[in-house]
Amino acid sequence: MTQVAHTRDELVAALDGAGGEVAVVMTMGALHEGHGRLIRTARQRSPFVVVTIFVNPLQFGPGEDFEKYPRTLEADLGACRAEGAAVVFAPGRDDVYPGGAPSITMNPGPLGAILEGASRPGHFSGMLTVVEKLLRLTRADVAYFGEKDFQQLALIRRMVLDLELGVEIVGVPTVRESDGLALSSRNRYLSEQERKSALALSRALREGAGHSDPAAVLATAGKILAEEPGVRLDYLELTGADLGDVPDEGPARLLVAARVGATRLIDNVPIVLRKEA
Ligand SMILES: Nc1ncnc2c1ncn2[C@@H]1O[C@H](COP(=O)(O)OP(=O)(O)OP(=O)(O)O)[C@@H](O)[C@H]1O
Ligand SMILES: CC(C)(CO)[C@@H](O)C(=O)[O-]
Ligand code: BAL
Repeated sequence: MTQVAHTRDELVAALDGAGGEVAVVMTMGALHEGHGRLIRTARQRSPFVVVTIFVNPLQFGPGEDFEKYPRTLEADLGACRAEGAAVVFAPGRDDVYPGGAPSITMNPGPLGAILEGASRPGHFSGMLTVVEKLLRLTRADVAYFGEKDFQQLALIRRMVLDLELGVEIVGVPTVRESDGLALSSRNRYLSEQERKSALALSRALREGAGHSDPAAVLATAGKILAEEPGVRLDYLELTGADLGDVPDEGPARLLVAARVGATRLIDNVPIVLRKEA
């Protein structure tokens, strides 16, 4: 049976039921199959899975979609029950930030300043602040995050390493629609026409990743994005697999962020670079 905790006290009581390892899947709700995959991956290893549902105000900038972010708690609880979560922690703002808006927050460092960090100032500081808090409140032994938010996953790994948080972080590959669109709660903002335009992101990454020379990767992906009038590109970048410098050969990452109408979407794929023979 899934227990639902809205307060810290209710969470403490629910965690009493954990006999062994506690696995955590953190979300902002509006659950979809990407979240489902995270919960199922966690369940394969740990019988006690805690799902957190909290739209964290600290990671939204002014003018972003905090107010309109989809809140679908009843449906989300149904999904968590169906997936066999032991606990759903869906706290209010005061339960996460009892002292009000925190004046001491995480500094994401240089890795937090590029890509998403450059486009969304303050986002990663707010994200890491809540992730650290939720790891602690849920007494997580292991936590699962999606590769769809690849830079977020890298920063969480780095925070756990640097602050010696003693939690295992597991990355889960991106779940896509059959036509390639990466599942995202924000996809529900898209009109039918915008959804068609949004397909250019995954197509650009897929076709770009078909090349092994960096210039060809970027030219191919860039052309597809430029030819789709419904897409306003924020960035298209090739990096090392750890988001550092592009290697001469070996594993790398191709990442994109773009606006489709008023909706900002991100996506990324792994890629292998090879030197020309
Ligand atoms: N398509 C996906 N495949 C795998 N994991 C995903 C996918 N979408 C989201 N996740 C993961 O689910 C967790 C919670 O993410 P979140 O609730 O923000 O969902 P989201 O769909 O990314 O929402 P948004 O549209 O706001 O970006 C994160 O670890 C995120 O990386
Ligand atoms: C990790 C997270 C739940 C923190 O609010 C959020 O950034 C998300 O849903 O990816
Ligand atoms: N899925 C990442 C959380 C955010 O966009 O705020």
